[in-house]
Amino acid sequence: MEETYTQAIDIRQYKRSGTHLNLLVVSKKEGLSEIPLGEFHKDRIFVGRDASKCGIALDSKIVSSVHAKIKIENGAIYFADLGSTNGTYIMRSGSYVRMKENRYVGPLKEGMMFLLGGKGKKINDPENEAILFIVISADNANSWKKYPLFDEEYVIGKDKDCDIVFNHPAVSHHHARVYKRGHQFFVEDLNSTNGVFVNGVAVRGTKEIHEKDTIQIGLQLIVFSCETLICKTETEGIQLTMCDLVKKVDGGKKTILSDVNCTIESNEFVAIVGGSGAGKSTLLKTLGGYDKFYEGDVFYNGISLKRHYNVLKNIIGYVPQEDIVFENLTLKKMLYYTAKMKMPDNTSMQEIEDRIQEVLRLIELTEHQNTMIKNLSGGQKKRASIAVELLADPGMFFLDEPTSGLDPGTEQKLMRVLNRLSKTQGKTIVMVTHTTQSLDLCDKIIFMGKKGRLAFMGTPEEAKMFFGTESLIEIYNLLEEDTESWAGQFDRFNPIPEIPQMQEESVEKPKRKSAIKQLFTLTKRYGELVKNDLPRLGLLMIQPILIAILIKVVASDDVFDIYEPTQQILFTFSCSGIWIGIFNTIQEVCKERAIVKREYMSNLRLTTYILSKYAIQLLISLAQTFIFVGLFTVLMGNLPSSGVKTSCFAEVFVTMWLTIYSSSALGLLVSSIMKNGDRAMAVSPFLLIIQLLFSGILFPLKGASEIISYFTVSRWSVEALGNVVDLNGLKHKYQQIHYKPDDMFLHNWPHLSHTWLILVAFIVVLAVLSIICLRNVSKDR
Ligand SMILES: Nc1ncnc2c1ncn2[C@@H]1O[C@H](COP(=O)(O)OP(=O)(O)OP(=O)(O)O)[C@@H](O)[C@H]1O
Repeated sequence: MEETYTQAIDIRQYKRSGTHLNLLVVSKKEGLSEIPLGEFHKDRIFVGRDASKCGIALDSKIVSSVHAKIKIENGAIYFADLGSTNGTYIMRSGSYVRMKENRYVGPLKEGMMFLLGGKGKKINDPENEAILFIVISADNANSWKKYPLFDEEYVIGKDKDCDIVFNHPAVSHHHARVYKRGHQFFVEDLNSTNGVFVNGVAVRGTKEIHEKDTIQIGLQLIVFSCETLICKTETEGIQLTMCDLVKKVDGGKKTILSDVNCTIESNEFVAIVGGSGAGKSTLLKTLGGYDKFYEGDVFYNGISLKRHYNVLKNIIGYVPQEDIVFENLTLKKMLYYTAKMKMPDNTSMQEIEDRIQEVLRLIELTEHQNTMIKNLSGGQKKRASIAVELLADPGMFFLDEPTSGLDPGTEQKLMRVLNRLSKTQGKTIVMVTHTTQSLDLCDKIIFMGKKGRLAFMGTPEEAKMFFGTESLIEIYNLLEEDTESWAGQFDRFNPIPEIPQMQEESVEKPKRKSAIKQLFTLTKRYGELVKNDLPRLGLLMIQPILIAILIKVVASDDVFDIYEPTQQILFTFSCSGIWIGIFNTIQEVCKERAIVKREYMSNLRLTTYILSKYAIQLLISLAQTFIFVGLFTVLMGNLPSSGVKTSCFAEVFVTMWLTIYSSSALGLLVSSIMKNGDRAMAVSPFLLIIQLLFSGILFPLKGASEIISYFTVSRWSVEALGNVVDLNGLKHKYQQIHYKPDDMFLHNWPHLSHTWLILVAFIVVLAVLSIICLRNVSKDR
């Protein structure tokens, strides 16, 4: 910081770079004025009270005579406090944080804010007021609007009839109102979905606002100053601040994130790199709210992720390592169902179609929209997963190794797409990657070292300078050798300790989308997935056909006349139904667990998800029962003419349907617990053996075995079937022996309805247990 006031002027480089930034100076005394930095034709501009020394002179006693300096270097602009008496504050995550003396901050970007003189000091005294600088783009100055609040009030929202319109999914139709009463100013949350924040603190109802407060609505930051609301009308990205992030595992013995502190500016495209096991994915999961068990906090434009996850999740896009698309849907259908899930309930079909087409265009997959996802290439599937997350237009976008498994050309193409999204779509993008080839497309790189230590953050060029090497690959080796000393050096170099002020607790419950509509969408989606997987659907329907034929082959002619063969057939019926049901569902949840997790972290209700499975399985099990019982009846010639109350066919049908459906419910429970299909399949023989052992046919049920049998489907299924065909009323094979009627098979309506009710209760209880167990999906690694 030794430069003199007469430093040589070299604006050519700055002009060449195309960086055109203006300063919007906000002063209560002077009003709002714009300073075009490009017209100074200097590469050092001093800021202060003394007009003879400073290019930008400010009329406030709280500002030092030479307070701060602007430096233009290599086309980038930096800002530093020059040891001023009252300090310079930078807006960090909704709060003003004091800058260190003589430390440059930059490169400056549109939307950055600096307060000269300190917040809270004599705010109402015009002679001593702090002056606010907002960095705005000279190329796009009209995108900043000023709304004077003299006698006006402004309704802010997405609807066209609002006074200030922010067209973003995170903004409600009528989101907030700002108004003046007497000499005071207030902001009111109009029952918005995602809330209103003043200086990073959630507003409940109405809150008074003061000079230079910030109001956050969706992704938009509004500054209140000079009785005016100042905001950018276009959507801005999110600034992300990490504060003292620590993650320990194995009962606190192992640290996998160590004191991570840094800030990612809005609209930056940032790569997290480092050796294997350095904690890259752990950091990404923490930043995206995917992992909630950590110390420290993450702030999105000043809003705490820990406290306000339910609000912030609507502006987070997260693409995990696994693809989060269904193989058996076309790309367009996949996007359609996701849009139905994520976009507001009152979004029209045309709006959904427009958004889908826009997203397809952004990720360059328009021509593949009608292709089944299973037929897309690896790179296209990755982009399809990105498209799914882009639908809700998230301001913050996380990707875990999106380039893994891609060839260098496809990888570079994807990196270009991401770079463009961050610059043209107002998104802040953070990704974990192992690639080193396309890192130059990133604005910044975060290098993680051993034990989750942040060793460096900066541009690719700065990284090479910091580590003293031309090769980014070499940095991996340097970190492997000595993470600690690099991390220590970086901590000293890191310009500002970015710790937002503590904010009050708040546990707001965001309004969720209609459960009925979600159930309808999920059921339609699941139905389409089943319909599109014809080989599997065929297998599900062929099973009852084959089993019915095989049972007919082994059935003797005296079935339904003689006790023993009838009992064997009924037992076989029950076991077949149980197997058919379990097979229907045992992989249905675990095979899509990565998608369930992602959707659950967003806005999926597990109840509607499980009920959608139940709805489609109801139809499948009805069809299977019809095939099974119908075909068996035809092959046998007939069933006994009467059941307990109606026809034997009808009652066998209901019993078999309840058997298959409750077994499907059992399969769904196992599928909700297991993390992958192989493990679930490995459990299925065990489930079946329990059913065989405790059905009451192979072994008599006494004591403990009887109690266990109460919890099996087979016992109630066999009991109901024996009841329907009046097993006790049939002749025995060996008539000389006296047989006592079995209480299990009493042939009467109360008994039959009782067993049916128990099977129905099974279905309900298994649904509840599935929902409870599936909650663990949020803890999946
Ligand atoms: N829940 C956990 N329990 C125990 N160890 C864990 C847990 N989660 C992560 N780890 C360990 O923490 C370290 C960091 O894991 P992480 O997946 O973040 O690494 P990474 O940098 O993404 O690695 P890679 O590049 O190989 O994917 C690893 O050693 C991993 O084994």
